[in-house]
Amino acid sequence: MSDTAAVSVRGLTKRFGEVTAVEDVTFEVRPGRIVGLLGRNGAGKTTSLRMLLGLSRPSSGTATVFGRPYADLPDAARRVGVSMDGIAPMPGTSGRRDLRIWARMLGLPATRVDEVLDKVGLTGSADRKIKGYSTGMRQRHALAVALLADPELLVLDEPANGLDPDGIRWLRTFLRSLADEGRTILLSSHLLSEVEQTVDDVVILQRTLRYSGPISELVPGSGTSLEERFFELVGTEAERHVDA
Ligand SMILES: Nc1ncnc2c1ncn2[C@@H]1O[C@H](COP(=O)(O)OP(=O)(O)OP(=O)(O)O)[C@@H](O)[C@H]1O
Repeated sequence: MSDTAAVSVRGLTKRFGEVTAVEDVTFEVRPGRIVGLLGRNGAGKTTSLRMLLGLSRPSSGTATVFGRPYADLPDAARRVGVSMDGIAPMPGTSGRRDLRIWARMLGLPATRVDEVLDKVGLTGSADRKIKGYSTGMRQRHALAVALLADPELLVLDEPANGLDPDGIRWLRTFLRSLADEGRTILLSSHLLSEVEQTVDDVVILQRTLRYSGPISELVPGSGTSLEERFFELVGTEAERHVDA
């Protein structure tokens, strides 16, 4: 494997008591790519991302960012932008104020807040309270937080969740523009059709790794869809119960 991977996951395993959430998973994320981490509910996506970000300790295996465990990566909070449940804004805060708090914590000038608000299209709503935001606005706000420090790598847990068709289309174009600027994006999703048009590479999980590579090799041209290939790799719901 190359030394230049933005993310490298090797033999990653996580057990919660009797439950093995992630088992012996190995994949790499190459710089400048948009990579979709795909799997059905409970497949181990969030658990994998949490281990990658040092929020959960692997039972075995390693997950590194730019060659180091996240906890040992210098300037990690600036180099890696994260959008994930649990990084919630303070209740009752306006979008702008929440971003200013993050900017201060990251040692960034307040002017950066206006730049990211503009980038995600929330300038006009920035002084409203976040609790009044729609789901789509919350997703944009979470992206704004992730982008504040102008990170090289974005790790986004389910960024398309709850978005309407306009929001999905916006997100797709937005993520592509970020990748065109040279950023690497690792996003998790169970929304296959949304992801199909967005990502360069896919990593398919169902506790174990089922596929890792370019989407063009998994779904080569017409005749097959990502959904069909996905179910071939992870099994249908009925097969899963037989397996269990
Ligand atoms: N803290 C925990 N304690 C016990 N079990 C856990 C814990 N966190 C996750 N699990 C279990 O690990 C498995 C993987 O969960 P995980 O949240 O990683 O899946 P996911 O792919 O992100 O699913 P979703 O799409 O629903 O978010 C599930 O069986 C879940 O119940």
